[in-house]
Amino acid sequence: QAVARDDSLYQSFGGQNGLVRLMDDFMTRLLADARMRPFFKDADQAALKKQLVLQFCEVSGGPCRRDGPTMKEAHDGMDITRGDFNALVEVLQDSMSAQGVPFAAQNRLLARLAPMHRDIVNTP
Ligand code: HEM
Repeated sequence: QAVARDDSLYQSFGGQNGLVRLMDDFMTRLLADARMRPFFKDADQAALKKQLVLQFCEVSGGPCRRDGPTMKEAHDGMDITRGDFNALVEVLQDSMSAQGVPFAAQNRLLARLAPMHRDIVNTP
């Protein structure tokens, strides 16, 4: 029996095409931000964007499942502070606004991402 899922948040992000555009914009902004560039400049950016599209699709209630390392595993090799985490969220907010994601939808998504700081922030 099919289970109805609430994908209204996913739809607010413009579905798959919207998420691909968002991550293109987000990666450009991360690389242009002096605080974030050191973390992302040597990453496989295409692969990372793909994982982020999958993750945001899943987290927003869309029809995707990200597999791969846990958030803790994925960020273990980097020294990430609470300040770094907040800076990334700030860049993400700029990106969502630039892509026309409604403010309420931005906040619904951020509320689902925020608890991940426990697994990602690993440096005082
Ligand atoms: C809510 C916040 C965050 C989310 C949802 C998130 C999500 C992800 C995901 C899904 C991946 C890909 C994992 C994989 O499949 O290998 C990833 C990798 C990565 N993340 Fe995060 N992340 C967050 C915060 C941060 C922060 C604060 C930093 C650094 C300031 C960071 C730096 C990176 C880097 C550099 C990679 C790529 C590592 C590599 O493969 O070279 N992330 N992140």
